[in-house]
This record gives sequence, structure tokens and C-alpha cells, in this order.
Amino acid sequence: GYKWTYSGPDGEHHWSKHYPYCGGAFQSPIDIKSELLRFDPTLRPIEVQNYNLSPDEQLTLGNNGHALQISLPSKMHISSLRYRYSAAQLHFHWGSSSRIAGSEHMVNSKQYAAEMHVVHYNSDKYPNISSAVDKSDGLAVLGVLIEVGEFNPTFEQFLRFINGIKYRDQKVQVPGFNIRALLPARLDEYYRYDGSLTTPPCYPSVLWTVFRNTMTVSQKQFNALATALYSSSAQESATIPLHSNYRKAQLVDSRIVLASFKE
Ligand SMILES: NS(=O)(=O)c1cc(-c2ccccc2)cc(-c2ccccc2)c1
Ligand SMILES: [Zn+2]
Repeated sequence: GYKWTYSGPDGEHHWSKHYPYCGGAFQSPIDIKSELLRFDPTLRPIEVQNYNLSPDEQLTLGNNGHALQISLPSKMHISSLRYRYSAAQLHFHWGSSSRIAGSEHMVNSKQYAAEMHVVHYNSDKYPNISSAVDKSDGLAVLGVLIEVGEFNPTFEQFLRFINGIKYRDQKVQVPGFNIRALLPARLDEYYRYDGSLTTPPCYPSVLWTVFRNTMTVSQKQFNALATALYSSSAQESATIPLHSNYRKAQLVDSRIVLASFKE
């Protein structure tokens, strides 16, 4: 597709010129404000299956020019939703070493250091992710807000390979690890709303689940994520640092944001 960036002439205010959905309704991320929330007692704890991957399995860690991403086996899935949603990939959005705040979702206008998205597609209804990506019940993304604090040994399981994917389109194989350990302990407390991909083509196809509780990484780990990558390729002479790869909060309009817990 057409090149897009997070700043400058191809930045988010220009996305809709080539990706019309980006200027449409049901966009993500949003600022999750307490006054918007409605407690929904029917929201069950999220249940994930096969997230604890053996180190014998290889995962592809890559730099797609816009984010650090890890491919995931489709045996990993969410089993507590109306349909089975099978995992496709996980990736991160982050700030910069000078401006730590880089999450996409905000809670009461607080922007966190970074955010992880675990992307799943409705494998009950669609044969593959490409056919699911633009369907209103096509995707389910788990969002985890990230704070700087304690060192995160699970995060280290892929971070230690980051210098192998410094440039766009570089990929390395990494041993599998327990992806469940990247999620918060409590999967029963989360925000839920209907939204979109936060990058072009911005399809309004995502059932969003943003966990109430955060993940922590150490300052050193955050700096590594925020400073190691470039959005330019190894062949290009001009290196472009990859950071602040977050979309700003979008209008909620008349959408209801549900909470699985009482404040
Ligand atoms: N931020 S997100 O969760 O809405 C998201 C989902 C998917 C996605 C991935 C697989 C299937 C379907 C959708 C891809 C991206 C993406 C991020 C950076 C660069 C390009 C694409 C972002
Ligand atoms: Zn994302």
C-alpha cells in the first residue's frame, strides 16, 4: 500500500487521503474516560489457549518499518468470545527515549510508555486473516498498557534479539516462550469497545479488549525498544529512527465503552 508515517506529510492527518476508513467512524485508539464507562456484568474473564509456547518452536521477530512484531502460531487462540479468535501476531507501539509516553489507548487522558497488541482473527468464520481483516467481526485485539518499572524477564525473551532487526523488513527466528506471561495476571478486568485497526487501512473490524492492569518493563528495556530500530531499510543511506509509532486518540462519538469491573 501507499507509504504512511506517524509524522510529517504522510502522517496520521493525511492517512484518509489513501485509506478512507481512517477518516471514518469506529476508529481506534480512544481515551478511555471513567465517565464513558458502563459496567457490564456479562463480560467474562478472557481465556486464552496454547499461549505457553515451547522453546522448540521458532517465532519470527520482525521490523515491518512501523513496529516490532512477532508472528504467532494459530493454535494460540481466545476461547471466551462468541467466536474462536486465533492469534496472528503481536506488536508494540512506543514513545521515544526523550518522550516516554507512547501508548495508543489512554485511560483518563493518561498516556502510558508503550502498548502491546496481540492480534487475533475470527477463525470460526474466516479461513485466514486476510479475509477477516475488513469484516466487522473479523478481528479481536488484546491491548496491554506498558509502564516503566520492574525488569520484565519475559520481554527479554525477544528483546535480546532486537539488534538483528534494526532495519525495515529484517527478520530473525527466536525460540518460543510463554506469551501468557506478557499479559497481566488478571484477565477478568478489562475495557471493551468496537473499534478499528490503529494503522492504515484503519478497517473498523476490531473487537478491542484493553486490560485494566499494566505490564512493566525496566527503563533499560524501554530504551532498547525506543532506540534500537529504524523505519528505513539497511540499503537506504538515510537512517530514520523508528519511535513514537502511536496514533492519537480518536473520537468516541456515540460508542459505549464497557468495563468488566466496577471502578
Ligand atoms: N495496531 S493494530 O493492532 O490495529 C494493527 C493490526 C495489524 C494486523 C495484523 C495482522 C492482521 C490484521 C491486522 C497490523 C498493524 C500494523 C502495525 C504496524 C505496521 C503495519 C501494520 C496494526
Ligand atoms: Zn497495534
